[in-house]
Amino acid sequence: MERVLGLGVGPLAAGTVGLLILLKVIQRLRHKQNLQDKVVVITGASSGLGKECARVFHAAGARLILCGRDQKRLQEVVEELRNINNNGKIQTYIPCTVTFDLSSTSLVSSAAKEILKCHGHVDVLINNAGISYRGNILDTHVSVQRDVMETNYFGPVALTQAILPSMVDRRSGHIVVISSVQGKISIPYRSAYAASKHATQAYFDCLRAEVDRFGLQVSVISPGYIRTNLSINAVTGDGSQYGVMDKTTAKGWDPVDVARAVLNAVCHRQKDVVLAGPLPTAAVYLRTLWPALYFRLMASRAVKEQRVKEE
Ligand SMILES: NC(=O)C1=CN([C@@H]2O[C@H](COP(=O)(O)OP(=O)(O)OC[C@H]3O[C@@H](n4cnc5c(N)ncnc54)[C@H](OP(=O)(O)O)[C@@H]3O)[C@@H](O)[C@H]2O)C=CC1
Ligand SMILES: CCCCCCCCCCCCCCCC(=O)OCC(=O)COP(=O)(O)O
Repeated sequence: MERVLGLGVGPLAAGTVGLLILLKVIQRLRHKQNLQDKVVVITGASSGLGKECARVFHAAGARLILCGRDQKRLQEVVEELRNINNNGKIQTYIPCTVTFDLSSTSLVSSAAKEILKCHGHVDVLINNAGISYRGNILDTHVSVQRDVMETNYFGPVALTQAILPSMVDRRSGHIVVISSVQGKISIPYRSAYAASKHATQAYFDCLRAEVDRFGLQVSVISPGYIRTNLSINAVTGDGSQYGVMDKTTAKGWDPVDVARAVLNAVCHRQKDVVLAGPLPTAAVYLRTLWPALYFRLMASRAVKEQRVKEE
């Protein structure tokens, strides 16, 4: 058994691994997408990760369409990008803006028409906008569960479905969604948020399979904590704003690094990317490989967090 076809198993295995790595490198180089002049739509571009995505895609020469609810804040991002001096190395463009609330399906469909009018088509749609939630299920109004779902799930679904036919017609386009590690595992006191992100993961996995035959790409990005205002803007069980910068958020990844990873996912057509440290990544595997232990750990976490709240 030591020898296969006269070769040692060791050298054969090493040769196979080497060949696979070489093929992967060639595949990455061959598929590298250039973003110069590409039309890129970013929702939630007024702050946090969306604003950083605007910076990195702008620097790569993309023609941006920035979306959010607040025209003044979007215009501030446009002014900032307009004033960046890139020494003329890359042709950059002044972004367009489209203002709408993602939680209203009728507003989303008219906004999609406005988006398509800007440059006649969309090359990359980045569904980034979202809201988080803090609360105990026992004290949470069902209307809050629904509201989070409207923004985080039905909003991206409605926008994607409004843009999709034009991508199918052109046989070209890339749809990105910013999910979360919480799209893969649920943690206590995040029911509305984790449910919306799990639904997001499922929908965009289906979409990827269905549009593959038209040559369209779908990337689901699942970050861990990022240093943004997400926790401050989170909604609580009674619908009020949480308003606290959580330690986990404050100690999270730099949004610039996450935005660069999003750009990389688009350039290399990555399908599913988890951007988190070893513990959350291990938790994702544990949930699949040893669910009973994962559920036990989450139950203890729920008790501990409840105790802290009561103190
Ligand atoms: N920060 C983190 O730890 C993590 C964040 N994420 C995800 O990253 C994405 C970006 O969040 P982040 O940058 O962190 O948080 P921010 O709160 O900084 O940004 C959220 C953005 O979403 C927009 N938005 C919120 N609600 C709506 C709505 N109803 N209609 C239109 N736009 C809306 C906001 O724009 P405006 O208020 O101007 O309308 C804002 O630009 C979210 O999907 C989030 O779930 C994922 C993992 C970790
Ligand atoms: C083999 C050993 C495995 C050990 C696993 C231990 C389990 C540890 C649990 C870790 C849970 C990580 C949760 C990460 C959550 C996260 O990163 O969420 C990202 C967000 O979307 C943040 O949103 P939020 O509003 O919750 O701040």
